[in-house]
Amino acid sequence: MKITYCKDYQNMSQKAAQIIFDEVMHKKDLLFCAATGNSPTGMYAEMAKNKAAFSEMRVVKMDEWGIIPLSYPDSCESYLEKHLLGPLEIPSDRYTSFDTASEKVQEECIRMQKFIQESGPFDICILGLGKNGHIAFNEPADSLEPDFHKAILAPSTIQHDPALSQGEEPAYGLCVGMRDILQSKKIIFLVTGKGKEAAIRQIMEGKITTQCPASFLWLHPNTDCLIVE
Ligand SMILES: O=C1O[C@H](COP(=O)(O)O)[C@@H](O)[C@H](O)[C@H]1O
Repeated sequence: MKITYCKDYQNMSQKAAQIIFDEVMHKKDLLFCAATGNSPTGMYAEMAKNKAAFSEMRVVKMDEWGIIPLSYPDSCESYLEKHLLGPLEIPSDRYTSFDTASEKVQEECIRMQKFIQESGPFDICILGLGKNGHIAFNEPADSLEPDFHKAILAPSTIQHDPALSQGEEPAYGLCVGMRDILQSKKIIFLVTGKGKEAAIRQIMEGKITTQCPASFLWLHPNTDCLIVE
């Protein structure tokens, strides 16, 4: 993992977007696995300044909250529409998504895994860091899931979106698994935001542990980790 310290969020966003511009020059129809949250928002805005570069890029939604409708403004779907798909004018035939309604969970996980097997690996995977060291919704645990799966969310993840704690079911999410993250040709790991100091310290120890899923990025040969100082 190559670590680059950035002087501020804007600087991180610009550097990350530049990496993506360089990649899309070589492969216009690259398969892009898109994270949501605050970390990539500035990078998507930078990408939108040169949207012509993305006229063939294909996008896959990385994760989604399980107990809020896709139409809800805080869903990952709405976020991607607002910050990535809309501004870059990515049409629906170049966007692969999934529904998290409870009766569909099993079939959606199977469908997404089949899609990744047939169309993958991802050319670029964007990741943010959870306060507890998670990536996507791969939460700290004794073992990690390789495939696209339903994940029971940790309390710190649920608190990320207060609407989630109002649900009656245990909050869950659907997300891409660790194998497909680690098989991505390139990973851009954006580390910014309050409350992540302990997770950053754990990553920087350089040890691999399922209790800090982000630590597995040390095993990946082409990860750019951009950290706001
Ligand atoms: O819970 C989550 O948090 C991380 C980080 O979010 P951010 O708002 O600080 O960028 C996010 O990358 C992840 O997808 C989500 O599960």
